[in-house]
Amino acid sequence: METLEFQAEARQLLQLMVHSIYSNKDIFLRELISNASDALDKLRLAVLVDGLEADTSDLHIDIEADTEARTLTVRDNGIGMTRDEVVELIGTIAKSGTAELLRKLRESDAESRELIGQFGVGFYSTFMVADRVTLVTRKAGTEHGIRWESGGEGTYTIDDDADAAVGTAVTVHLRPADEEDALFDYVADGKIREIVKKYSDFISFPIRMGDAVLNSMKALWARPRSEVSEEEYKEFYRHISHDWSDPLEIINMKAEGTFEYEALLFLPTRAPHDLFQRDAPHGLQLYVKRVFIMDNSRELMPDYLRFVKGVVDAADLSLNISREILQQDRHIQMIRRRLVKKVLATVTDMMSSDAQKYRTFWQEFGRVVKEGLLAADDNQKAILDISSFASTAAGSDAESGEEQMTTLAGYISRMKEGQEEIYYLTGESRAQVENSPHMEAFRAQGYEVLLLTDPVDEIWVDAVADYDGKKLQSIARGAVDLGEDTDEDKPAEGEYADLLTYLKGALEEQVKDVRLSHRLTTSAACLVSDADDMTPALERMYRAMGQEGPRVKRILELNPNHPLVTGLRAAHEQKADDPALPETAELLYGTALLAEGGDLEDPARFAKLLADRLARTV
Ligand SMILES: Nc1ncnc2c1ncn2[C@@H]1O[C@H](COP(=O)(O)OP(=O)(O)OP(=O)(O)O)[C@@H](O)[C@H]1O
Repeated sequence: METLEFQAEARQLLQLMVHSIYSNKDIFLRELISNASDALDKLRLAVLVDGLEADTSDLHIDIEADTEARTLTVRDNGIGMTRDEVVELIGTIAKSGTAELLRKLRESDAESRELIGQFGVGFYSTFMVADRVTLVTRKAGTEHGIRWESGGEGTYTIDDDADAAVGTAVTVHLRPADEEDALFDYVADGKIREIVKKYSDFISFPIRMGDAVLNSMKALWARPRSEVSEEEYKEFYRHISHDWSDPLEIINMKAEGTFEYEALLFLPTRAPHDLFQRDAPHGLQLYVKRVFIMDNSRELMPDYLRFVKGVVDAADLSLNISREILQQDRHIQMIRRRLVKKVLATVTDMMSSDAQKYRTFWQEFGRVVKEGLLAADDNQKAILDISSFASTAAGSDAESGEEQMTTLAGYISRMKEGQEEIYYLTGESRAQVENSPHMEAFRAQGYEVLLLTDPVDEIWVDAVADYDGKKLQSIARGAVDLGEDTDEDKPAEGEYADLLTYLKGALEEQVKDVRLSHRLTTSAACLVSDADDMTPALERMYRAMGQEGPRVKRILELNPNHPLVTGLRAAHEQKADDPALPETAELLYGTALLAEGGDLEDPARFAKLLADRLARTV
């Protein structure tokens, strides 16, 4: 027998269990049954796909209660675990993001339950009700069993067990019942039945106690919606998603005829913590005629809907279909198209039927959904329809402080007379974008501007040509002509020609052009990108991803009504070779860069030039 230590994070999670931060302790049984059910699915699959030799004719879960010894055993004849797997799967928490969650958990008590709901606690939840847990397991296809035991403190023991049957048996040694602490008598027949019925009724294998089968085993997705209670849907959602909060929306689908399938989809209420992790699993499980085939089915949903959870049960696929074949299967592609349409349509309905719900959805998943705009397929319009954005016209809600958002349709309905384009500005934060000099003329003349601050916004705006015939136009790119100030400005162009030529030469390294601006009212200068050039934010993103590209030069625009610019022109006229001029040009450029939140190439030099100038004025 060997005594081993739990990994540090596992120890912390166990601590939380032992000191019971959950009020609902009943769920430990659900977790054990859920694991057993997964193990049965895995065995069936190993036989089907990998040709493992094992008997799958009587897959089941047994619950045994010993009232005298006060133990409860959940036994399955599923895949089982090897010694290494027990150490790896039970002794450690491999899930990404767990360390981070645990840290947050320690920091905030109030939010604890919310937070911990983001990752299932699984097997460890047994320590809410037990002072000792024994796990005896034997992997299908191996000769020897393993016996694992722990009191939930820092260590566990592990030993060989020659008698173990294929599968896994988990025995919890119950602590004394304490109903005040919601620690019920879990060896009582009635309590066990109640929990199974409530949480695990839909499990597709028989859950037996003695001769009785406790669950109905009815596939939830195959039942008409009117016959399934909200509670049942919620439990099923928890089973497949490991998310403890309720789903935001439940979607049923059924298709008959040439391609038969049933689907039960869920939109979660909250984004999982690994939403943006590269290899985070997708949320759909594939079944074929009620038999679990695989989870994480990326073929059934595009990446931008990877957060959708649920089950798709297809009738016309082979049971031992592989992922490779799935990718090319016509049925799957057709099903996927329908699922996407349905999800988008559901969100569209939500916008009119329950605005608050839609807001929650968009706040949690908008950033992901917008990734769908990058592929210019026929869903682009539908995605734009359900997208909403911060805007200069929509401030924050005075009461809730919640940021108001607008749809593109809403924006268009408010467009000014003669306005042809949808104006937007991208950047890293709302404050930065709102206060950017580019905004000045637009604000002064009452044009609404969309404030796009998600990283993905930098990219999709280039993939979307227009919405409803209205082009999307960045106010920091290309020339701007708001059409109202051109006449007065015309004479200025000539007066400034010399200065502009001079500055173009002096700032040759930094910018590709210098011109007068139509967008500034108060700032002296700003930088804009050429219509087809990459924006600096996008450049930064590529650099962050390790792709070093050439630096794209931008255009410096000057405000001809600003005293700094008029002064500079006068100085240049008087003494074109004044050595202070190039420095002023550099300062002007640097200030424009800072004002939009950009990074100076040589901040120390900028600071020195500025300090020298200031020194002369004090
Ligand atoms: N009865 C079982 N048979 C075979 N393997 C099991 C069994 N119970 C647990 N395991 C293995 O141990 C792993 C960890 O289980 P645990 O319940 O802690 O987490 P989980 O089921 O992966 O996810 P969650 O924490 O969300 O429930 C499982 O993923 C599974 O590989």
